[in-house]
Amino acid sequence: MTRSAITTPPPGATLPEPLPGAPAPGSPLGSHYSRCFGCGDRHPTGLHLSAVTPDGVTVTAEFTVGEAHQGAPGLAHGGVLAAAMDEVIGMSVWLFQRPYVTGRLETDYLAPVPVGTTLHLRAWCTGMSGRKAYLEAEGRAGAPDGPVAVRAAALFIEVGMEHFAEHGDAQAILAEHHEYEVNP
Ligand SMILES: CCCCCCCC(=O)SCCNC(=O)CCNC(=O)[C@H](O)C(C)(C)COP(=O)(O)OP(=O)(O)OC[C@H]1O[C@@H](n2cnc3c(N)ncnc32)[C@H](O)[C@@H]1OP(=O)(O)O
Repeated sequence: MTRSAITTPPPGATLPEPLPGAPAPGSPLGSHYSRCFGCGDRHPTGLHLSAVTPDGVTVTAEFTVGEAHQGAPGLAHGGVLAAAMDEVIGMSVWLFQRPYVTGRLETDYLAPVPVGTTLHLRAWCTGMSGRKAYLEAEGRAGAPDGPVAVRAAALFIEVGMEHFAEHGDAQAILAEHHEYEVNP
């Protein structure tokens, strides 16, 4: 991955450990929001990522490129592939049990991805430092050990839940996540 200095962990960054309450290895990770473009089952044309965590700190997921995801005829749109990278990385920071948002996402496109291809995605953390989490992801075409078609490196920034209440739709958060106190 040709990551930049911004997405490279600084000296002293630490690697995450599985947290108490982490999903059991292999168990499916639910959607964080039913209308999310990446993982929501109520999004009509979204990516509908289905994901699991093998170990409580990394995530694997599958995304099948559909008609709604085209850029050039018959090929996945690059922005859609970047969204898949963002989502699988976002699912992996969800395991840290603190809210994060994408600050920076860098993407390498290594091969065109035809409609109908199932991308096997994987995301992992390369370091944590203060509010910053450094992560990478890859998408392999056709099989978990297929050729790498897309790679990404990202910087995610920890925020408070008020970030989503202040800038987003607090009622929708409350409707789907009763465990969060968004208006303390
Ligand atoms: C609930 C489930 C959520 C799932 C999310 C899925 C992933 C997503 O798609 S999130 C949506 C896309 N992302 C966004 O909308 C984020 C928009 N940006 C923001 O809200 C703000 O810029 C935010 C929160 C990232 C940072 O703002 P703020 O909290 O004021 O912190 P700020 O002081 O600016 O930055 C903190 C540190 O991060 C660094 N930083 C922040 N953004 C960047 C960036 N883009 N590039 C490099 N460094 C950055 C700052 O330089 C600073 O570093 P240091 O502490 O060393 O000085």
